[in-house]
Amino acid sequence: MSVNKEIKRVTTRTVQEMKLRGEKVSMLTAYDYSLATIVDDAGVDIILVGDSASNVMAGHETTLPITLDQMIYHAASVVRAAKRALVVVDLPFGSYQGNSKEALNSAIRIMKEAGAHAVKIEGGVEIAESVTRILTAGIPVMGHLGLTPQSIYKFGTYTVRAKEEAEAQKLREDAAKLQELGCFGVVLEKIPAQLAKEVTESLSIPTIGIGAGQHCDGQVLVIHDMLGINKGFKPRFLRQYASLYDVMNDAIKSYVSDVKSSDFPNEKEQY
Ligand SMILES: Nc1nc(=O)c2c([nH]1)NC[C@@H]1CN(c3ccc(C(=O)N[C@@H](CCC(=O)O)C(=O)O)cc3)CN21
Ligand SMILES: CC(C)C(=O)C(=O)O
Ligand SMILES: [Mg+2]
Repeated sequence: MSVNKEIKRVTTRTVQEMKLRGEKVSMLTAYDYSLATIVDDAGVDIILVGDSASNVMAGHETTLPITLDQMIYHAASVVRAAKRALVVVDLPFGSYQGNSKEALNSAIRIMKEAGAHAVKIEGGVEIAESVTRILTAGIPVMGHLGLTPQSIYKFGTYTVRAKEEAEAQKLREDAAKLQELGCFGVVLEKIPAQLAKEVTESLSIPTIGIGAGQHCDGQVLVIHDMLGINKGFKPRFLRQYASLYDVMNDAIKSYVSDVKSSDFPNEKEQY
């Protein structure tokens, strides 16, 4: 794995040990080399190359349009930047739902062509065969339950999931199944904090929450959301740590103004 002697690489085992120690796991998305460098350097444990790239990078309404080739392009860029973080890559919509062979082939392409360390896959018992097949090939798998954006057209909304007992019970069973199959962790998205607490306490693998409350073993956010680059998106679960939209907008306005006024470039900025 890591050949760098100064920086100790986070592994799937590391994050499982963190749960045992009671140390929270930090996870953020990144989709390109520059931002991934900043994220890695800041000490984030896991970088997720999320299919949210479909929204954030490509401007699509949903995560459905992004392709496996596009995910691999983003992932390869992130892997080149990540010296310490564990790099997990989403299997995009349409790259695994067909059958377990398709799922395995997609996971292998992500590992081989991008150099990723693990894959993440949305769903529970219904994808058990695919998860098993990927794990059997030696590829670590992270689960994703609750609000699963690739199924948005089945649900119709991005509201909180598993508020009803039947859906909560299905989620408990799905989480137990993913652990039993050998997943190294599971993302819990937009579910009641009490349910996330129960699931977290019942599992030995870490739960990483987004809109799933304070009891999860770790937290994940989309980097553009938490940096305030993505101005329109402000759900309740999001804490915005900067307002980079404004910072960048001001800088760009200054540049435009300096070009227009012939202030840029000056004598020192030319040859
Ligand atoms: N930029 C970005 N951030 C994300 O967190 C994210 C993506 N993209 N794309 C993929 C999924 C989709 N996710 C989402 C999408 C919407 C809400 C949401 O809560 N939206 C609104 C309306 C919810 C409702 O209909 O009640 C909100 O204000 O809460 C949450 C997570 C999380 N992921
Ligand atoms: C929101 C996180 C968990 C995700 O799956 C993504 O960024 O695609
Ligand atoms: Mg995703």
